[in-house]
Amino acid sequence: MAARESRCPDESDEAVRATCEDASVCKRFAVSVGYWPDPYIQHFVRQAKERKAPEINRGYYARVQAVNLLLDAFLERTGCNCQVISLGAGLDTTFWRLKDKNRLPRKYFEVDFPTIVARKIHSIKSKPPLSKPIMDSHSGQSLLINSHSLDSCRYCIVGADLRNLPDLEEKLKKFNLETQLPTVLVAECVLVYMSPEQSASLIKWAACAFHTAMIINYEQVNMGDRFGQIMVENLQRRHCNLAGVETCQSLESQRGRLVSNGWENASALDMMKVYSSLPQDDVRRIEKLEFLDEKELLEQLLLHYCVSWATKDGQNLGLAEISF
Ligand SMILES: C[S@@+](CC[C@H](N)C(=O)[O-])C[C@H]1O[C@@H](n2cnc3c(N)ncnc32)[C@H](O)[C@@H]1O
Repeated sequence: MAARESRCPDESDEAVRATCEDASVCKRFAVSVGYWPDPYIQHFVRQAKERKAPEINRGYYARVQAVNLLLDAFLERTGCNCQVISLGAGLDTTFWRLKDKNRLPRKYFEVDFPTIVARKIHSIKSKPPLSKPIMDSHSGQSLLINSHSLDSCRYCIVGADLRNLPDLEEKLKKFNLETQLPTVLVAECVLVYMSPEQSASLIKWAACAFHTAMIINYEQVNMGDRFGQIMVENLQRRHCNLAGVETCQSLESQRGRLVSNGWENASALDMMKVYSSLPQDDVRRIEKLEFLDEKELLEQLLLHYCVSWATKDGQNLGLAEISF
């Protein structure tokens, strides 16, 4: 504990930044086995050096499907007349998925640390399969692109620290964020890297900034038990501090954070429950991809992650009905 506290913020932020590579390498591996299609992820990260265990692949499958399902439901309710803000987007490829499905929101924003953003922009600039969809969805004025931000009509990526809200808001507004438009904020494995106070402020800022909005959060839960402790220790060994672990104690603490910071109709489900609520024909398909020896390990993993979401429905779009 003492060693963790004495570590300088830059060093722990660097370990947090490294998690984006890990997440995308795991996703790329699962994609290569056939869990879900994603022709874009190969342009952002290398193939994994070693196979990932089947329970890890199934866990990523459930994570990606869960977030996509809620996000797609929001796009449907708003007829895509909305904005998406991906908080701590890392090397996520959702913008490209939505472009292919003809389901782009009015504008898709991504935020991450400036070094991650610079890396992502470099990949976009140097790989036509990534840049073409951005160019194709762009019209009018010339596109802004430099090493730390890219702004086009439909896609924008900004380098910012999510713990510095005035700076975040200023940057998003500079790139034409419209607070009157229905907006969905997605945080996939991000809030846990901030202190409970910092994530609460971010969540509250989002609830105050938009009249009609949804927040989707995927991250750890049930972290107070032995399995949770081991997860924390494993990350600490890699110098990665789960500063927000306190809010990941239970589904109630996850839901409570949303409700006490300005959101309505909050829900939280562990991934075990989500997994059994996903379209079961596709679940049966993926379960045939690899033999799973360790069923209990998968169950333990799924019980230690959750998705929580909440809405604010100023325009009466029926957002409260969005569920699995
Ligand atoms: C585990 S990765 C997840 C990336 C992506 N959401 C996904 O699921 O593939 C966490 C991401 O959050 C970003 N992140 C964490 N804390 C942040 C902060 N304070 N400001 C900006 N980005 C942050 C990291 O840089 C990293 O890209």
